Amino acid sequence: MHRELNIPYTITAERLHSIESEIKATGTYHHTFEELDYGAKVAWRNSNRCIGRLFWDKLHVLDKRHLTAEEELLDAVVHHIDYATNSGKIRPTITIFPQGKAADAPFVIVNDQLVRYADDPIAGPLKQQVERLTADRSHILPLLYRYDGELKTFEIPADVIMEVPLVHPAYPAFSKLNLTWYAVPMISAMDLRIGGITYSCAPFNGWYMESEIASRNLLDTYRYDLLEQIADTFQLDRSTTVTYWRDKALVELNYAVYHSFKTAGVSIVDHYTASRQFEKFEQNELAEGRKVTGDWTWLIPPISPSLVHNFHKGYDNTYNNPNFYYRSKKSC
Ligand code: HEM
Ligand SMILES: N=C(Nc1cccc(CNC[C@@H]2CCCN2)c1)c1cccs1
Repeated sequence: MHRELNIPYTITAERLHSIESEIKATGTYHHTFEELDYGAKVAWRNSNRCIGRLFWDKLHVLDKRHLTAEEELLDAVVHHIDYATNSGKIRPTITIFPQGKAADAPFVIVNDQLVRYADDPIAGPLKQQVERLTADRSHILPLLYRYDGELKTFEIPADVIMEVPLVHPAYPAFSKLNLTWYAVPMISAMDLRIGGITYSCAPFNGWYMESEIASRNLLDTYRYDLLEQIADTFQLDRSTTVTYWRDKALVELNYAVYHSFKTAGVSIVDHYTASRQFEKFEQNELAEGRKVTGDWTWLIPPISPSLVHNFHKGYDNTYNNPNFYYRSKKSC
C-alpha cells in the first residue's frame, strides 16, 4: 500500500527519546513509515551522480520490512517490477526489505540490476555464480539472492518484464539487427543508509535516459560493442575516421532508442531534457535554501556533453546522508 506523506518531516523530542531507548535495549532501532518514506526520498535527492533528481519527492516507497517468508519476499520483488513498469508509464519506486547490512540482513539480492541480459558482458561474474546453482538458461538472468544465509536463484516470470524492440524510423535495415532493450532499469545491489540504519536490500528504479542504452550499453567495447554493425545499417562510409561515421552512428542510435521507447509507450528521457530538468532541480534546491551536491563526471551525458548547461559548471561532490552506497564486495 502506498501512502503519500507530507514533506518535510520534523522529529520530536519524544521520538528521539524512544529511539534512544530502543538502541539501548536492542543495539538498533526501527524507522516509522514516515521516517522511511522521507529518508528514501532524501537519499535520492542526495545522489550526486543522478541527473534525474528533480522528481525526488515523487518516489513511490513500498515498505516490505514486515515480510519474513521467502515466497513473500520473492513475490514483493515481482510486485516491484510490475508496479514500477505500470504498462510503460514507469513509476519511480523503491521497495524496502528488512534492514541489516548485507552480511546479516535476512534477504539480500546479489544481482546489480533486477533485469540483466545473460549475454551482456557486464553480467560475467554474476552469470558464473548463477550457473553454479541452476541449469536453466533464459535470456534474462535469474534473481540470485541470499535467504537465511543460503544462496538461491529464482526465475522472474517473463510476463512482468517489459522489453522494447529497437527500430529507426528512417532506416528499416536497422531492425534487421533485432535489438531490444528492457524497459525499466532497477538497481538492486546498493545500500540505502538512513539515520545510521543500513537497508542492504532496497531495489529502486527510475526510467532510462536514452544515452545509457545507446551510448554505453550497446556501444562500449566491453559491452555489446555494436558500433560498426550499427553504422553499416545506416549505410555510413566507414573507410576513414574523418567521415565522422562513428559520431553519426552514435547520434542516430540515440535517436532510435528514444523513438523506439516513445513508440512503445515506455517512459524515457532524452539527455537534453534530462539536463534541463536537472537545472530546474538546482533552482528548486536553491529556493529551498539547500546546497546541491553532484558528481560532474556522471552528471554530464555521454552524448554531446558540452551542449548541456551542467558541463559548464562545477559541482561539490560531498556525500550527505541519507544516501545510496555501493555494497562492499566482500559482504556478499
Ligand atoms: C526518474 C528517472 C531517473 C533518471 C532519468 C535517472 C537518471 C540517472 C542516470 C542517467 C544515472 C547515471 C547512470 C550511469 O551512468 O550508469 C543515474 C545515477 C543514479 N541514480 Fe538516477 N535517475 C532516475 C531516478 C532515480 C531514482 C528513483 C533513484 C533512487 C531512488 C536514483 C538514484 C540514482 C543513484 C544512486 C545513481 C548513482 C548510481 C551509481 O553510483 O552507480 N535515480 N540516474
Ligand atoms: N536510469 C537509471 N540508470 C542508472 C542509475 C544508476 C545506476 C545505473 C547503472 N550504472 C552502472 C553502469 C555500468 C558502469 C557505469 N554505468 C543506471 C536508473 C536506474 C535506477 C533508477 S534510475
